[in-house]
Amino acid sequence: MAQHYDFLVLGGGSGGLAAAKQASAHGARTALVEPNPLGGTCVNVGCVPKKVMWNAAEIAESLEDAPGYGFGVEGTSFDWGSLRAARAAYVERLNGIHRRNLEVAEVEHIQGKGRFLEPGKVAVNGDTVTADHILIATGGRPRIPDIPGAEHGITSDGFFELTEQPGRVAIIGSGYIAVELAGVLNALGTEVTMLLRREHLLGSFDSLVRESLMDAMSTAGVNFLTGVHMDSVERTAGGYLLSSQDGQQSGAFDQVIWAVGREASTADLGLETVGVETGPEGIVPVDALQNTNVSGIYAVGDVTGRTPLTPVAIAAGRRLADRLFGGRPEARMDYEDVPSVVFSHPPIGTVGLTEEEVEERYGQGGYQCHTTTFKDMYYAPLERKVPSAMKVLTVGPHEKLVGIHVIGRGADEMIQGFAVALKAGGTLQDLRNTVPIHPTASEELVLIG
Ligand SMILES: Cc1cc2nc3c(=O)[nH]c(=O)nc-3n(C[C@H](O)[C@H](O)[C@H](O)COP(=O)(O)OP(=O)(O)OC[C@H]3O[C@@H](n4cnc5c(N)ncnc54)[C@H](O)[C@@H]3O)c2cc1C
Ligand SMILES: NC(=O)c1ccc[n+]([C@@H]2O[C@H](COP(=O)([O-])OP(=O)(O)OC[C@H]3O[C@@H](n4cnc5c(N)ncnc54)[C@H](O)[C@@H]3O)[C@@H](O)[C@H]2O)c1
Repeated sequence: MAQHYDFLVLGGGSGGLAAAKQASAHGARTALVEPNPLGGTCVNVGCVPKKVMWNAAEIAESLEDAPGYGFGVEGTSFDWGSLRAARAAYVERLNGIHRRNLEVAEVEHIQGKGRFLEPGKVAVNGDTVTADHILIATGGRPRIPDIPGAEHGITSDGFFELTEQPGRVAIIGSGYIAVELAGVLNALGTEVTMLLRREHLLGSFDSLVRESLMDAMSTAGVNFLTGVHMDSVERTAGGYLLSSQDGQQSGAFDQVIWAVGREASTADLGLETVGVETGPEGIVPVDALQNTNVSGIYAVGDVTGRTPLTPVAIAAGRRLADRLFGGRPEARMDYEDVPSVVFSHPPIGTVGLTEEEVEERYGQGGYQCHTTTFKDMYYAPLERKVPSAMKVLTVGPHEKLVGIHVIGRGADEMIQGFAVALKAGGTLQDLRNTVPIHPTASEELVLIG
């Protein structure tokens, strides 16, 4: 006989785990289907191992800066293999923690891949599982372009599998993953070339942080090739050669990394058999309450294509469980003003609208823009100087905060608090009414304008 649940979750990543635990806490009989170690992209091949690598890159930069602060650090070495092992051990610990947390939450973990048979019915490992409510939280995977020789390249997944540090790397793409991996590799001593289709990085970000990042990365030694439309990748004795559509060649490289976006993991889910619609890159479109077009089937997280960040997947999963089982029919994820950090070198923190978006919404002259650039005090005794830049966008007579964009040392830890101010409807005057903390980079943001 088929196992029956109130709630069945497909996918044990950020969104699925959060939804399942919350539903169970509300008393719903819940099962979660996941074939791989628990934690999904974030834990296994995303935020977590990436942040470990970013920390390592920060240490490499600190070692470079140490003599300026009087330290003798000649002869330090770096062992990619031991960092990889330490990182893998941490990820495994997290996999175990997620496993135990599911047990404590009394969520049944079914190890396997789920596939819809009909509405309310899913096949896993040849068995049938039925449920009143089914959540699609199957996330995404890296996209690989369809060009000759593309298979010679790796993706962010392959980056985390590298057993040796590559000497020369080409990274194709200009989004979050491209700039994060480029920054890490460059700081650790790899020769990095970024190939961009257009002229700039991070297309959807505010121009101030976009341009500042490109300047900083160039100064730090990253090579940029712009206006490149890739045509093919060829393996030669000396390494990989990249050709673009206009006949230019670049190389040779030891590794080619595709960082050209992600697609939803929906291809093998049997969505067509139950009539769930999919959109571009296989995403599952949802309404404001995470409903798909089929009653009783929902989706959260990267698979929906909406703000693909871990905390967003978690919040959407919890709100959905609150709505279905927690007696809160109005509970929904608020996708407005989601803060995020790009762990680039230097890092970027951002919340709210970009200047381009503010101008489009409020018109030229319909908003105020306050900017500042400065050299963080950290660089005072050093030859190396990495400028910081900040922009605060406000609207209306009371200068309500609508966008805050920061690049520079500390931006990653600074933006969360300022996001609270923006989300709470704060104004420029609220920033000014706050006594600055000295000497910090954050104080520049309350003194801006
Ligand atoms: C390199 C990288 C760095 C990132 N860094 C950050 C960061 O710093 N901060 C941040 O907020 N976000 C970051 N992200 C994004 C973040 O990882 C995702 O937004 C988040 O993991 C999405 O969670 P999810 O639950 O939607 O999907 P996922 O975490 O991808 O989980 C989906 C799960 O579904 C499983 N699955 C797939 N098909 C099936 C099936 N048929 N049946 C059952 N299970 C299935 C998969 O195995 C997977 O475990 C990063 C992503 C990458 C790739
Ligand atoms: N720090 C973080 O929070 C963090 C880090 C990594 C990823 N993420 C999340 O994961 C998502 C996916 O990251 P991503 O970097 O894969 O996607 P992305 O959407 O940020 O960037 C993809 C980039 O690839 C470019 N591109 C697309 N096709 C191309 C082609 N054929 N040739 C050259 N360039 C091409 C696009 O112009 C775009 O800039 C992000 O949107 C983000 O939400 C977050």
